[in-house]
Amino acid sequence: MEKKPENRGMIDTWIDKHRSIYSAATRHAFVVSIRDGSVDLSSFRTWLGQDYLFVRGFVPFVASVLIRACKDSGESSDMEVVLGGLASLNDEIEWFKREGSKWDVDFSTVVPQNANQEYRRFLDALMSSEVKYAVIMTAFWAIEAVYQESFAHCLEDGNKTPVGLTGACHRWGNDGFKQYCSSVKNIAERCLENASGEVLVEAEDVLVRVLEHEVAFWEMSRGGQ
Ligand SMILES: Cc1ncc(CNC=O)c(N)n1
Repeated sequence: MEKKPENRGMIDTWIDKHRSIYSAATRHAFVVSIRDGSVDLSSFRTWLGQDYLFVRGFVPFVASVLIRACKDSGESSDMEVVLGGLASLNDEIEWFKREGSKWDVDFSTVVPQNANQEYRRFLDALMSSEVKYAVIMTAFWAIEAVYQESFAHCLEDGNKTPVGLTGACHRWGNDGFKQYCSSVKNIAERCLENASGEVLVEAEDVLVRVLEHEVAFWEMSRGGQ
């Protein structure tokens, strides 16, 4: 029997189509500098402070994804996947606090930069009940996948990642987080398979906008602080 061609799914098709922005988000100069050991400490401290604020704002977004997974998904395992993500944000906030003291970053004085505020506003808009579940799941996957891909790169063979920064890389670059991203991707793909043309257009747009926000987010580290 002839084998059916591998069904690649919408997300992989879109990643191919938008490869340059995807690479810009997952192989940003800041991430590459962590991997090759040339990272400067003030960039890392800036990123740490900004990301701590981002993650605090990401919690209500993930909570809203959780509610949608309970109400709109029709698949009981979706809730468990998102709940796992929310639970790990609890550990993550504690991790940030430890890193903050380690690197002498006082989060209470960190002011959110424009890129951070714009990303937060984008997430707030996605929390509207008007936004379709398939679109939310696509955005959620992209947000998590950029960090997974970026930090896993810093742990790949041949890295010269400074020991002090391997904690950050393991947080998002570990296999468990990779598995979790893959579960979120499967949820998104399942929803996209049944989505209307209009929803597909919206999901592709949201995917590209997440990637743009992620690039702008990494860019903040250039300024140092
Ligand atoms: C800007 C940004 N994007 C994605 C993540 C990863 N998700 C949760 O931690 C993150 N921490 N920060």
